[in-house]
Amino acid sequence: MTNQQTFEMIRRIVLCYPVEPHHVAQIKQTLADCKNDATIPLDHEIEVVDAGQERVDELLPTADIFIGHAKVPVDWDRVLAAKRLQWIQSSAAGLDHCLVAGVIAEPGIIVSSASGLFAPQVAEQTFALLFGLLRRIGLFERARQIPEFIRRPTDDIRGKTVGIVGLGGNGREIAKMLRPWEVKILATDYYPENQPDEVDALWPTSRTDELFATSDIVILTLPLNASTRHCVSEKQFAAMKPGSYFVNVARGAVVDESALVASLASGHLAGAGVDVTETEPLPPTSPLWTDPNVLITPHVGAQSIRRVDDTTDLVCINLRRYFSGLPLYNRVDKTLGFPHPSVSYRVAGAQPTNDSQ
Ligand SMILES: NC(=O)C1=CN([C@@H]2O[C@H](COP(=O)(O)OP(=O)(O)OC[C@H]3O[C@@H](n4cnc5c(N)ncnc54)[C@H](O)[C@@H]3O)[C@@H](O)[C@H]2O)C=CC1
Ligand SMILES: O=C(O)C(=O)COP(=O)(O)O
Repeated sequence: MTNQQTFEMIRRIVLCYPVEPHHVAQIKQTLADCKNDATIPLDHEIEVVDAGQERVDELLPTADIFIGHAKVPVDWDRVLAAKRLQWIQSSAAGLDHCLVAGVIAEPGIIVSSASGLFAPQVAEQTFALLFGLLRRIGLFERARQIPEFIRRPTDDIRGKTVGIVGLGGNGREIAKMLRPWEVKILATDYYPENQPDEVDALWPTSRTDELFATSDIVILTLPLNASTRHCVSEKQFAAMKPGSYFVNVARGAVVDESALVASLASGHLAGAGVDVTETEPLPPTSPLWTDPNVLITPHVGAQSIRRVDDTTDLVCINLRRYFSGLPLYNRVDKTLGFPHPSVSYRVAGAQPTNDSQ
């Protein structure tokens, strides 16, 4: 089938991320620009429907292109049976919400992600958790309730070895921000060939256990998929140095949470900072709530005032590339579950805002 024939079948785009009317207008304008561009074989109007979380399950089977992150259960069998969907542009970096077996197996559906798009804010979140652990902010905050506002030992970051598991968009940004802090930075990644200046060593994934054993601080920034689910468990925590720290800004289910709880309870780990947990929100019965050496945030790593604008910019760039027959940014290798670094998209440097404007 030619591109023209494929595009002929694209009649409806369904959105499910927190867009405002001006974002929808930006997407419609991009489609109009493509239609008016004589070099792009798109000759008809395409409907853009903002389903929101309320209507995503109902409307996804009517989508030729889906752009978003469905956080409610979606009946993917119904979507696949409709045989319309050709492209999923995830508004999340993580693809655990849409890379179901049927989508992976269907060659007619391409998937692109928001990998790396939220790296600046995820790195800030990682720093907030990490410094909170080292300087015992959780413990001192709890003193309000006891009350017992006394000095306790704190820890330094200087001189520590930090291990980053997954050196994609987020991992690289975290390494860049850590670089000036007089730390040694190790990382593992599926693609260990291109070591950036920020890290002291980049190892293949086969050396991740060694990274756990060598680091004083381990930060998780790898995707959740069939091969990484519970890949951090009792063995990895036991291998960590006594008194080390653990931060997870990836996905809760990459970690066997009961093993994390046990390692903290035994005093082997000095602390853990988790933006993500196996079940979200974290159930009230979880021992993580009462551990003074744990900092928990409710999956806010990607939050930023710029997030929806940045996401819509990527969406529009990729829409234009799609209809121009160019390779998409962040196109995912569906069998691996993440994009190759050569197609990665990086958000332009954040510009300072001027409140008076
Ligand atoms: N806390 C939050 O709000 C956020 C969480 N995330 C999570 O973080 C993950 C990473 O996000 P990005 O850096 O944007 O994605 P990315 O796709 O740019 O990077 C992922 C990296 O992990 C590497 N990788 C894959 N499997 C691995 C393994 N077994 N061991 C070591 N490395 C491995 C890949 O080669 C890739 O370089 C996402 O998949 C998502 O689940 C992403 C954004 C926000
Ligand atoms: O981009 C990701 O993978 C995130 O974790 C952000 O998730 P969210 O869309 O904010 O629930």
